[in-house]
Amino acid sequence: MTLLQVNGLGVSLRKRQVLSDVSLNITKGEVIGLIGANGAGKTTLMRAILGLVPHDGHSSLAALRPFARGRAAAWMPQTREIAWAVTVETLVTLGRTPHLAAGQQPTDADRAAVNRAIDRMDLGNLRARTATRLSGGEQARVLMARALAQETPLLMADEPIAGLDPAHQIATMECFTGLAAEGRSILVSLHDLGLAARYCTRLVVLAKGRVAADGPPQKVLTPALLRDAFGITAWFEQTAKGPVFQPLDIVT
Ligand SMILES: Nc1ncnc2c1ncn2[C@@H]1O[C@H](COP(=O)(O)OP(=O)(O)OP(=O)(O)O)[C@@H](O)[C@H]1O
Repeated sequence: MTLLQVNGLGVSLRKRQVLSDVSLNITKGEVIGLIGANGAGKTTLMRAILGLVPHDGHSSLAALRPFARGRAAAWMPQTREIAWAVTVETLVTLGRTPHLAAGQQPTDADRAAVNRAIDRMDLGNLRARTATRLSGGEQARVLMARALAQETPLLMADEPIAGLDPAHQIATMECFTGLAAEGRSILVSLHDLGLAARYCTRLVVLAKGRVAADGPPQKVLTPALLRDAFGITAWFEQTAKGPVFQPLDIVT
């Protein structure tokens, strides 16, 4: 089952072509790492897919009406501003908004979804705290939980593990694996290629606004791709403890 179809997507910002001819299909049960150097176009691609940036070409999500889009995909943006001094639980409950009619109070099913999201992001001991008074990493987990509470077929997250401690980075990636096992899919931008190699079923590499590679990590993270798209060399082996990827040197 296709959760997202993108064909020939292009974006110009201030008359500069930032994305060109991006095509991408996402089906059920995938953890897709969107990777690429700074400025490659990852954020712009996800925003265009969601219809938040004017674009050429087609995105099946952007084509939906806003209410339907909120039930089809959840979005955790890179910017992590929390504007309101509300509790963690209240903020996570906002993730249920696309499932509620205007003025409708959350039902037991909504509260259960909120509890699942709070558990998945290990926020049980923070649920009554004021979200604006949490650390940066804690706030990131709260915003991730809000997106998880939406319980959409597709979850899109822009660098959700940046700033998390190692245990919570691993837990978040394991959470994505668990969601994929339930038939949901995740499109996640990442700079940590080690975690991308271990947890993503598929990597989409952007370079200069184009898809430079798309496939399983072991097929994508070749020496040539790492040189051309990232300007690095790396050590990448399948080990008894799973795939291990370590960036080594800058290629000049
Ligand atoms: N509002 C804007 N106006 C003009 N150019 C922009 C705007 N936003 C982003 N860009 C440019 O578009 C390109 C892609 O930016 P984007 O934020 O999508 O990259 P990214 O791959 O997400 O980078 P990073 O890894 O640093 O977050 C960059 O060259 C950036 O300078």
